[in-house]
Amino acid sequence: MTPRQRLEQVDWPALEQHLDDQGHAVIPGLLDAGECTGLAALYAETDHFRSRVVMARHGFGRGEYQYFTYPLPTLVDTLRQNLYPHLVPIANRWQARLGKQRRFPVEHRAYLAQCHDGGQCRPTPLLLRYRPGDYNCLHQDLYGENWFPLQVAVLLSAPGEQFEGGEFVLTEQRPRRQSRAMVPPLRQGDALVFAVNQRPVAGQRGDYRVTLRHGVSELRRGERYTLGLIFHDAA
Ligand SMILES: O=C(O)CCC(=O)C(=O)O
Ligand SMILES: [Fe+2]
Repeated sequence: MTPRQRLEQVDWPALEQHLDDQGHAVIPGLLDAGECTGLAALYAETDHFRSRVVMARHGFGRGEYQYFTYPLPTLVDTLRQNLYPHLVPIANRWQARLGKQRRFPVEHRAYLAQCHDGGQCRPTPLLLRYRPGDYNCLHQDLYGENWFPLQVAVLLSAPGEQFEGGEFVLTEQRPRRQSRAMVPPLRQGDALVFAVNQRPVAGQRGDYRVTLRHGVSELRRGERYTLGLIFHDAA
């Protein structure tokens, strides 16, 4: 099966329910081990990238990542284009519940045209690499005024085999309350869908907003790669 066919097999209503309840949801086995290894190997091929960020230099944590340049590698482009239409109805429903005006077009191409018209032209898909002692501070990937409310991260390395530690951590800040941390268990090839910034939660007096952040705990051993898929482009 191709990744595209696997996307058609996903139980989208169940995923949507989990996203509504928790602000994140896992697509198990979106990529096979060979596809993961192939993507991680791109890290060394600097021609694929527009820039490299050493996290410690910016106080973002420790470790590094690179943003892909256009044209994206075929698999990255396929995933970005084919995940998006499944997420649009959820994003638009959240926008309505959050009282926001913006609605997102059904095709990713049309959405990117909007980003580009607004001056957000730089590609945001990225590969991240962690080695022992590396970590990623809690953050949000907004990159401009126009941001799509959901993003996806695919774990490219095998936990327990290729690395230890390096857990994906999400926190959720509810108004006037303390933050809640979530650590979804992930295997190699699993894709995590999660809220970029805020999500609606049903309360006694209607919906309220909670704010999410994500990051990665310290890697204790080995090497860990992630593919990050952000649907808006960057200013
Ligand atoms: O390495 C990770 O799992 C986190 C990646 C990340 O921050 C992202 O995809 O936006
Ligand atoms: Fe991120």
